[in-house]
Amino acid sequence: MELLLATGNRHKRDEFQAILPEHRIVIPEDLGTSFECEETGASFCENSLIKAAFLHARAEGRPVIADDSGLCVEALDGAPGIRSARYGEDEGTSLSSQEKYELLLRNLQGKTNRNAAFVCSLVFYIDDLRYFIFQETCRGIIAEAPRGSGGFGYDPVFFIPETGRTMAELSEEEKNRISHRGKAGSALRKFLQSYGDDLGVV
Ligand SMILES: O=c1nc[nH]c2c1ncn2[C@H]1C[C@H](O)[C@@H](COP(=O)(O)OP(=O)(O)OP(=O)(O)O)O1
Ligand SMILES: [Mg+2]
Repeated sequence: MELLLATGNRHKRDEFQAILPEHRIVIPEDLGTSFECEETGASFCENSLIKAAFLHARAEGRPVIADDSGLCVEALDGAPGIRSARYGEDEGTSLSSQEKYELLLRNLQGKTNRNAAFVCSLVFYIDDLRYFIFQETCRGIIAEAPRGSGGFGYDPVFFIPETGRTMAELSEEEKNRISHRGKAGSALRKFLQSYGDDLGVV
């Protein structure tokens, strides 16, 4: 089915398109509109619901999916967490992805515990009373220096010991197999395969 994804981030669309190949992933930008929604929730899950409800209200009640994700670092008490996209920014200033991960590396200087997890909260939203949330993680450690040019965001500094590489050094396929988004998206895919017909929306 066609799934409207409530995001302004094209990387998320491209990843979900590969993770959910039998569905067509469409973002507001594909329809000629922008997507700007304030993320006022206190958790990934609240923010994914806020984004989904926001787009659902503008999409004639069609089912919508939304992703709220981020990087939680143990030595920083879970920061940047739900603020990952705004890390180091205050009102009126904006930082590039590179500036954000460089700030993260500075904030971790001298810390021995570099354990971290990417988190993805993915909601399949039918209406305000019916939705299904899939929340997954991908564990890794924050590298000493960036490596690789694939992916987006914090990928160059997220090292996955099992692969011996950073997320930005993996192919798209490899990333989607192990990432927080890949795991949450695959769970949604299986859910739609086995339960989709019963929802009355597929
Ligand atoms: O696979 C990933 N690889 C690297 N970095 C990632 C990943 N997944 C999330 N991240 C980081 C990027 C951003 O700093 C934040 C997401 O913030 P988040 O608000 O969910 O997304 P966003 O603002 O880019 O787009 P939107 O809210 O329109 O969906 O976490
Ligand atoms: Mg955002």
